[in-house]
Amino acid sequence: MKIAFLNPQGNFDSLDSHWTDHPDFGGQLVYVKELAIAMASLGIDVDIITRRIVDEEWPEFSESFDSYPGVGGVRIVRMEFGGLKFLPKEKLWKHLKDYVVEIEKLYEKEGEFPSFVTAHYGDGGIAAAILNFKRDIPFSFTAHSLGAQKMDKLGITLENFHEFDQIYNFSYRIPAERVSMRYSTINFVSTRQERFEQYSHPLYRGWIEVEDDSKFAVVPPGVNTGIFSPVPSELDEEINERYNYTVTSYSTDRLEKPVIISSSRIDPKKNISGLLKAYLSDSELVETANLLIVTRGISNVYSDYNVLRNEASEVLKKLVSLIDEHNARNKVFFMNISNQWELAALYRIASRKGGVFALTSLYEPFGLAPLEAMACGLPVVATRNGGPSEFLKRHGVEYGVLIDPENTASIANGLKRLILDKDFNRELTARISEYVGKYYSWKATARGYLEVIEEKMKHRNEVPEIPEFFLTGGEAPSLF
Ligand SMILES: O=c1ccn([C@@H]2O[C@H](COP(=O)(O)OP(=O)(O)O[C@H]3O[C@H](CO)[C@@H](O)[C@H](O)[C@H]3O)[C@@H](O)[C@H]2O)c(=O)[nH]1
Ligand SMILES: O=P(O)(O)OC[C@H]1O[C@](O)(CO)[C@@H](O)[C@@H]1O
Repeated sequence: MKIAFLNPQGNFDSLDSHWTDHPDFGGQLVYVKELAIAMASLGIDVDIITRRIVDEEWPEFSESFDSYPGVGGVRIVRMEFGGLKFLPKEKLWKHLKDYVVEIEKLYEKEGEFPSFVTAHYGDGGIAAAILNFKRDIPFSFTAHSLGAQKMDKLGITLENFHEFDQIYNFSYRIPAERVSMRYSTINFVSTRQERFEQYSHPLYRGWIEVEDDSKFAVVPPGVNTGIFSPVPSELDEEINERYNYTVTSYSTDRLEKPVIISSSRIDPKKNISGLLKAYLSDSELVETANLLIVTRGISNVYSDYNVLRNEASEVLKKLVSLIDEHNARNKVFFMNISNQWELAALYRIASRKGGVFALTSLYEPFGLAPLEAMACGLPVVATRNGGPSEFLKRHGVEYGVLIDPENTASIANGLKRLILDKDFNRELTARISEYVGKYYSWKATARGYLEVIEEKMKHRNEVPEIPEFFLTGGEAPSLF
């Protein structure tokens, strides 16, 4: 059986290039890659269909076809639409009709269409709905992140909507999500909380009924425990030396202190400034622990934070000015980590120092990073808004510390609980890796998808009504 994954944004290549150094290259790509590989290991023929880019700034994505070395059954297919230069996900909406035309051409030429499509994010979803409308191929929808929560967290109101819409194109994104969730045969969610809190947002009312069990399947993502493991790798020594060099080049007396790691994408909604404020607000924390912010793609933030693309450099500028306000350049360190193997080594080093992983997102749909840190034996302090509230507490057992990301004291106290209470830190460290391995594997995710897909393929959903502007590439009417 052939299944196509529609993921027009970001891109995919054997080196996982740009992961987290751009907002469109993050957890969703990890999820799509790992799920596709796991499905292929179960005998499915998988196409990951994305976009061909011929752009000197983005050299990795110019071939129409690509693959992962040593992985059978997964083909990366890059379609030409919206020109050949890189476009951020916010600029793809008008071109998705052409993405679908190119997909049809490919499969017509090859003589076989996929039996099923999994659609990712609102752009993959509307493209799958158009393909379903034209070719009657059933599809599932995995939101990864819904625009309504982003609008809430950005504080968008009727008054300022137009200003934000110029940047984020919610007038395309919300209708795309509405069509995706209504006409998909199933909406895959990572947690029950995603179904009942994210999909029940008033902006989706009338488009999806969250009480309708036939429209939802809770299938948790996995963790690649081949990468994220408590067992040291040959990289640990190099990363430890890089960590020591980083710390000692800022300050002499802090090498052996526990370290708080933040490794999310440098994105406003990750609220890294909330973590920084909480750390700097508490003299006990500042005295007993280091704060390390992982930045992919730049070596020294204090001198070249402008090199990061778009909103990431804005976030870094704000972090640097906050650090300078507190004269804390000898306490807050930045480190360039370029792939998940290095990230796993850093997590193990932090764990050996009695450190913690911190995620203070205002809203985290799921949160692969905290689970990966736990898989390496690094205990987690994470936002209670979203996925972590389900996987840091299970059947009344604590697997980490939940905090209110909008409350500085809550973050500081959560960090201190794990940094200062060494017994609690050690007790968690001893069991979190096994917990992740037991409940979160990509093969289990793939089995969860396939079980539902086999069932749903027997049925046909109603023919989707596609908003005209998606079929013509015209202007979307304003949402408000
Ligand atoms: O230097 C780095 C830092 C991070 N990562 C990876 O980036 C991913 C980050 O994923 P996640 O922590 O889930 O955050 P997002 O990038 O925001 O992912 C979006 O999509 C994910 C999958 O649906 C959801 O879990 C998130 O909640 C949603 O915000 C992880 O796999 C990390 O291993 C790297 O590869 N290199
Ligand atoms: O911040 P947004 O627009 O909700 O999107 C979340 C982004 O993070 C990602 O994980 C990047 O891969 C995707 O889900 C998406 O591009």
